[in-house]
Amino acid sequence: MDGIALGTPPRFRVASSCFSSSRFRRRLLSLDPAPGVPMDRPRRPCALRCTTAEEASETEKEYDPPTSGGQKIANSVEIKEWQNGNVVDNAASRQGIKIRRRPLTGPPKHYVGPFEFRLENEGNTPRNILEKIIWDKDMELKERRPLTTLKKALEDAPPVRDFVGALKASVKNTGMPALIAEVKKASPSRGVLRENFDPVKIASAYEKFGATCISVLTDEKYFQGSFENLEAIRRAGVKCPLLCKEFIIDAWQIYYARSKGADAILLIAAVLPDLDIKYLTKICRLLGLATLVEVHNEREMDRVLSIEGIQLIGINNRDLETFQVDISNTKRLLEGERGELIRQREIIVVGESGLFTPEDISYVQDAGVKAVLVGESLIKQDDPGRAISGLFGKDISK
Ligand SMILES: O=P(O)(O)OC[C@@H](O)[C@@H](O)c1c[nH]c2ccccc12
Repeated sequence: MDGIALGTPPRFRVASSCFSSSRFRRRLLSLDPAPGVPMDRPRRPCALRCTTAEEASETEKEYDPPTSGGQKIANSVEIKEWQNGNVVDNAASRQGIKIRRRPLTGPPKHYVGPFEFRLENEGNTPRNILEKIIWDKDMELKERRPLTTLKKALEDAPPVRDFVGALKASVKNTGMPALIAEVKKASPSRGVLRENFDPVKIASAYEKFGATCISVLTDEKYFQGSFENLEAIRRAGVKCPLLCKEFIIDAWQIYYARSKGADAILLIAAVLPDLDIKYLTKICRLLGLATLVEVHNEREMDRVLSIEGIQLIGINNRDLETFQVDISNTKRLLEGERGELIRQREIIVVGESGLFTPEDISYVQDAGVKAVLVGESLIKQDDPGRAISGLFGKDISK
């Protein structure tokens, strides 16, 4: 691990002007959850990283340990680390997370005569694409609108639909894995997947031809997606519950996704330490949203299984750091005790990425998944809706 990036407490880095005061923090803390959702005040959003040491200690005074459904979600040592911004520095590396948060400053400046330049080194240059996406996301969030402007949008947001319930009902009715079909224009590994891209038309076609839920990429820079696409699909009256496919590193993004009509949120275990997953899951619960927690390897799976109350786990067959795809990953992670625990707890597992044929679907179904998340193999076809029958080997629209 690299000393420079890890040595800079992320809580002190992510703060933007709109998040920089404790007054602002209190404004966020007083936001009401969605109608019908029990009011439970978020206390210490991971997003609201302190900007100064005074703020950190002030926060301590007003802070109670985060709880989840009456359960404490952290012990006192974890809370201290979290408050002090040491989560990414210490806890994350202990948890095997290789993705570092963006260092506060760029490369150090050097001067030669009238010239100024910065030296790139391992500590201040992203080491892989996932790390680059996360660092860029961090910059992007600095330009976010203040949360207060979201309050009205949240009140006006369309009601949340039951994402997990829809998946369960579909499995029960069809005996097949439920389909979460993805509205995805491009990806860093595959480039542009579809030139002629009409998100509403594609989502409507997915719904018509049997998708249970729809995933909408909202990252602009790497996936050419947008929150406008999410909103447009919701506004167009598509009934399938919608997953907001975003690189979430901040509670603000969850509120924003809800304001645009999301019903579920993705959290990526390769990026988020346990306590952030717990905290962000809690925010989702407050807003009535489902959380799909994505894992890629055994270690991430074990971390997520150690978190109470997780209902939905996605196994990504694509390694987001290397882009390698291997669908046997799903099988491997569901073998033995892990699979047993998942069955006992009735956790819904979603097989994600790299699924192209009816054989692929049967393979992950036999491994134990109850839903599949599919983008490329549908979106690349002339008619992405009709392509669903090809993927499943039969018409699943009835
Ligand atoms: O297009 P594919 O190979 O069918 O994959 C879909 C989906 O699993 C993939 O887009 C995805 C899974 N997890 C992610 C996290 C971020 C961005 C994208 C993803």
